[in-house]
Amino acid sequence: MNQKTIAFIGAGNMAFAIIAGLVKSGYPAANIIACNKSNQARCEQLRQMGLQVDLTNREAVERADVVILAVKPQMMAEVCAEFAEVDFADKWVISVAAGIAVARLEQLLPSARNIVRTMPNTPSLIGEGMSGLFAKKIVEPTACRFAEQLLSAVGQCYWVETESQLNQIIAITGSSPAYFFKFMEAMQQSAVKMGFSEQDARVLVQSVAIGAAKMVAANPELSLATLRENVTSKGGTTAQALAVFEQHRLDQTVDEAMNAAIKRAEEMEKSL
Ligand SMILES: NC(=O)C1=CN([C@@H]2O[C@H](COP(=O)(O)OP(=O)(O)OC[C@H]3O[C@@H](n4cnc5c(N)ncnc54)[C@H](O)[C@@H]3O)[C@@H](O)[C@H]2O)C=CC1
Ligand SMILES: O=C(O)[C@@H]1CCC=N1
Repeated sequence: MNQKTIAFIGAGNMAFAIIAGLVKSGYPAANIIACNKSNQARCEQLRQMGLQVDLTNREAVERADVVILAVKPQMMAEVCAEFAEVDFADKWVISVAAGIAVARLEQLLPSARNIVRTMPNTPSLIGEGMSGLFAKKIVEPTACRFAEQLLSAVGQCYWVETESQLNQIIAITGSSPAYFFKFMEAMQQSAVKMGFSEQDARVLVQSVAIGAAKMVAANPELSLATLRENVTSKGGTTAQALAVFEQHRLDQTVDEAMNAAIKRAEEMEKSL
């Protein structure tokens, strides 16, 4: 796997998380090319890590065995137009873009035969990623294995059977780190209102988030409901807090939020 030259087209938040995780896992930085128009500071950071950062998108793609499309979905058509004369027949394409269907990528890169669509997440940066993967049946198994190895270097992988499930994965694992950050932000703000410093509030909130997540992972035999109940003394403080969530229909809010993410992914698939 380490012998392949990988070109990242776009090296923003998501691609950087994968690149940093890959390099940390031992992938030779010299075999990774990153193209990140308009963000020179990031290019410099990647150069310091040993990546090649001075090629144009087209040069990078021509040299690469594996092309990772990691620009914003709205940029995808414009970026792929630069590759109109590149033969993708022997290259593997991995897209991380939300809302760009394989059929659309096939239109944009007509010579590409092996396209794997993925949905990683930013915890990949620290090796704690969770990525969904989808490929049509015609894609070479070696290309699928490569995509899986690549994303396994930065976390866990989950293959979906149908492409529409990848939009559900966006809601469940792609966008969702932001849900947890939002929840922690709200807790931090509340602690600050009580008089704690922002820094102390952050330390308190993040330690409980880490502790709670580790308890979930360490106790697979316990349901999430049981873990919650174990904190909730009858007539006590937690019950009062949870009652407020219940009153504001937290479960329904979360469900609506996740479905809104899916709906947006579907809209993007139709419009981009
Ligand atoms: N941020 C996240 O948590 C996740 C993002 N994604 C997907 O990853 C893709 C990138 O998202 P982010 O990294 O968040 O965005 P970003 O804005 O941080 O990164 C995009 C990068 O592309 C570069 N760029 C723009 N035009 C370019 C061009 N013509 N050629 C080369 N590079 C160019 C920009 O300089 C920027 O650094 C999107 O398609 C998104 O759907 C997928 C999963 C999670
Ligand atoms: O917000 C987005 O559209 C991207 C995809 C999942 C996370 N970030």
